[in-house]
Amino acid sequence: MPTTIEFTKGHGTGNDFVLYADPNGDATLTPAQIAAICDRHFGVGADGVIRAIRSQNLPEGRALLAEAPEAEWFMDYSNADGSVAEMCGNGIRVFTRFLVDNGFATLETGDTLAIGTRAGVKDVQRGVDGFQVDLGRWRLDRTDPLVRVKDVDVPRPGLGIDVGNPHVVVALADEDELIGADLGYAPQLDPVPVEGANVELVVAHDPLVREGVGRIRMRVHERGSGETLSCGTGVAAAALAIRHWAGRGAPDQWRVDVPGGRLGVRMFAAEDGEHVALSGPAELVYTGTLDLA
Ligand SMILES: N[C@@H](CCC[C@H](N)C(=O)O)C(=O)O
Repeated sequence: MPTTIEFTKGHGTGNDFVLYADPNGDATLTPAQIAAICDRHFGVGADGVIRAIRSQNLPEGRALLAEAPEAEWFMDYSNADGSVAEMCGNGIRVFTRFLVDNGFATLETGDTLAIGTRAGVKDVQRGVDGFQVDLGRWRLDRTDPLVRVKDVDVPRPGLGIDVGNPHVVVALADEDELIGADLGYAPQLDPVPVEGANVELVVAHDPLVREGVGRIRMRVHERGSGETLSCGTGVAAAALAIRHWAGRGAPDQWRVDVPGGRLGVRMFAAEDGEHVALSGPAELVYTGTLDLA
């Protein structure tokens, strides 16, 4: 284990990450080290840590390589509390930027980069204002808990949606309710999902659809990280939930405004069922050296 690590700070719509390259898997951080790095007062400060490791050097990655040998790199994602998550929609775009800018991978316009994750292999392409990622097949998770949010007066029904990681989406009445919700406290879910869940609060714009694009606002409380300025998989889940509630005729293209910016979501038919794709910016902000001692 090295005593120092070169890291890069990056973000996608304000969802921020500490990234480091560990191609051979020599620098596995403990959950306590990850939590210390993510601490906003005593550490670098981030919503999560992303390790770039060659898929062949991680058991989960080796399992993917059998079916997708092109997935050379694996996004090893941890939340701010040190827990491991299956997927991160903002993280995978920032991870792609990190790989490309550091010469670990190339990605020309129109090409696809396959990246290993704990939710399977995800295909990333360059987009208009950053990158777009095919999050793959999604599914309704029928547990649908009742959600109690601090400063939202009555509990609301949530819709469980799995986009590789678990989400519960809650529709609020209006902007005032969205702004007034206190996400400094974790929303209480009943029943409590076994694996936990990211919780998205959403409101529709008026009108909901303009020029064929659905428009919503969202805030999020992330499993393992608390309230964040954005959550890519959460944005996809929110658009899927609103389309589900809106019913027949609702669009397959969505624009989602989060406190940290704007992301795009698109649902499309693929050979194995309907997929959901996410697009948006990915920025690298600065580099530094972590002293693990
Ligand atoms: N911010 C991410 C999601 C990160 C993982 C999440 N907190 C979980 O535990 O599932 C995103 O952009 O998708």
